[in-house]
Amino acid sequence: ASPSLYRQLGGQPGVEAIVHDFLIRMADDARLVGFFAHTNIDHLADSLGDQLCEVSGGPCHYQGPPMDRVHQHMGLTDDDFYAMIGHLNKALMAQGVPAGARQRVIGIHLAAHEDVMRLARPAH
Ligand code: HEM
Repeated sequence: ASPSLYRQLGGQPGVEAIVHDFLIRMADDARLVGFFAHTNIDHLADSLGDQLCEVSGGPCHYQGPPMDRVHQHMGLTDDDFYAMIGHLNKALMAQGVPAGARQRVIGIHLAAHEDVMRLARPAH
């Protein structure tokens, strides 16, 4: 990631607006909102903002647990994962992020697929 991706997201105010828009879309999705029933959403917004800032080359550092631990035992399917990606994509569009920057952010998140999902899948 280069500083210019962070700039194209609108810097810190842009990152915060994208996270806010994204979380509203997640909350409006009846299939996904239940995963967040016991989540402190303000803390989540802060963590997601730090992470998006960091991976886009901004001056932040995500301090939470590793992605496999965070999502361990949630019972997430690949469909849940890609539904989340869809909401992120819509949030980036709604916030006016240029297409090239949007595709880079989506690519970064797609690349995290195995990290996020490794311990997250439903027990069988
Ligand atoms: C690329 C995909 C994903 C990334 C990068 C990601 C990132 C994160 C981050 C940074 C946190 C905050 C961790 C903390 O500060 O403790 C988090 C928490 C969480 N994520 Fe994800 N996530 C992804 C996919 C998903 C999906 C698909 C779902 C479910 C639909 C999900 C559900 C949750 C929930 C419920 C929490 C809150 C956990 C808690 O309350 O402790 N995540 N995620």
